[in-house]
Amino acid sequence: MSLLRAAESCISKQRSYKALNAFINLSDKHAVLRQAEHADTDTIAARPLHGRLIGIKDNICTSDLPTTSASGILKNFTSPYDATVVKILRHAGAIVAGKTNMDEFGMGSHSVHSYFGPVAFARDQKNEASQEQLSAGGSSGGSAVAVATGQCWAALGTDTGGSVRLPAAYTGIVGFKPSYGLVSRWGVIAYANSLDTVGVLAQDATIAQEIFDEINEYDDKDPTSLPKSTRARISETSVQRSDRVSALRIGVPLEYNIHELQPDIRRAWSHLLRRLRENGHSIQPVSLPTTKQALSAYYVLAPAEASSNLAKYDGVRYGSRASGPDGADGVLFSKTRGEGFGDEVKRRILLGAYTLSAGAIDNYFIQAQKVRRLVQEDFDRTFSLPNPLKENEVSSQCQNSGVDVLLSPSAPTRPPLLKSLEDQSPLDAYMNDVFTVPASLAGLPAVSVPIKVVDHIAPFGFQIIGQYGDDSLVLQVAQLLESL
Ligand SMILES: NC(=O)C[C@H](N)C(=O)O
Repeated sequence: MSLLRAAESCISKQRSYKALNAFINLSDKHAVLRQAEHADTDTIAARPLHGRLIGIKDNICTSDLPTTSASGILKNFTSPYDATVVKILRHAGAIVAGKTNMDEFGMGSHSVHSYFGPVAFARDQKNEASQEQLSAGGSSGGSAVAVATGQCWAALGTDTGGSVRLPAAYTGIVGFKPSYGLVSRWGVIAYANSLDTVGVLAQDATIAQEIFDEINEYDDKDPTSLPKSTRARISETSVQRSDRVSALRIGVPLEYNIHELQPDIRRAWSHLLRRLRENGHSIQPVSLPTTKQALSAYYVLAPAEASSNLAKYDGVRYGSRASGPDGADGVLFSKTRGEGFGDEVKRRILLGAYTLSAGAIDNYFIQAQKVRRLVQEDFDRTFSLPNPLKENEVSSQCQNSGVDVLLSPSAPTRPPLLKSLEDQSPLDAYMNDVFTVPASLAGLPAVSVPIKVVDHIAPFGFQIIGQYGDDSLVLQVAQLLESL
């Protein structure tokens, strides 16, 4: 299909699926078609993502469309510059399809906490009007729905504790979160800096790999960007061990077999492991004992970082300003913030400010940091490859019998009905992140792949987690699972 025809098809789907609310702002249709037409004729200058329509999550800055992070406080904000990742994609020939809907500032697991209204998903996409609407997962739900319904070729999301992987699992597409620090965060609106990662949502793992190959680049504007020397060391190791995918050692984390796991997902997990064993891979049960504390630690650390990051939205320097007070007595701040932030964001700011307060910090924030360290050590003990960030420290602990990757469901349940979320407590939503948060705390690469294991069980997202820097292996295993 020509690139123009592909772009036209995306634009027509954007119209038919408008009710799913996947986009906050769309790029000008005529400009998109012009770029696609030009890409068709300009085959000599073809670049890797030539003429491809890519959705951009609305917390990633673009100079030609507003960047709101789905918040009332940023509803009128347009960045004067493109985020580094957007700049790279445009340079590689991609066309920005629009800005995708999300949970405000990335806080949520169902993409319902948006100033612009919730994102919805329906399993029978051709007939979504007659279907019960499902959660799209969050917080990159708009990106996931846009890709799953063909409104764009692929999309960028951000993943702090599962925000790319959970929506991918709920909508039946691939969602890849790279190792922390590989992809630039410059121009990405911060939620929790030590966890935030830009990720990719795509129809399959090959497309995810193509986009990752472009955005996996050192950026001197991002102080957390992984230095070139470490990148070189990582790629040397992966070249040496590139044969692993033919006979993998796959770890099954025992602690992920939780009581809340839906029985058909547990069954599908067993089937999948059996199939992998039949294909010559070895399956090893492994223990990650700190898993039980990981979710609580995440929901202490992420809100703590958020409460500090979001302090700058005061109506003076950033964001919209409440009308009336002039700021002399602090009323401007409280009114602006009271009106501008949604309930979930306010809840997390309060939670974070509390856990960082003098009386509570030792019991919450410091304990959570210790748990984070233990989670990282659990993973390092499990993998056959040492963690390149701590090579000297941990290599002695690595077992020769260690595993190449870990395999688990991406979430404990299938997507809930949107309607049912009205009766849920915030804690119920946090529970969806139980399998995705550990890799985030450890900064590891992880991908959710939709797998149809047995005919009578609908496809569901399974997560592959790899050692830090083993991103290529994780994506290769995703392709292997797709081909089973
Ligand atoms: N941002 C994320 O990765 C989503 C996670 N559910 C959170 O609310 O923090």
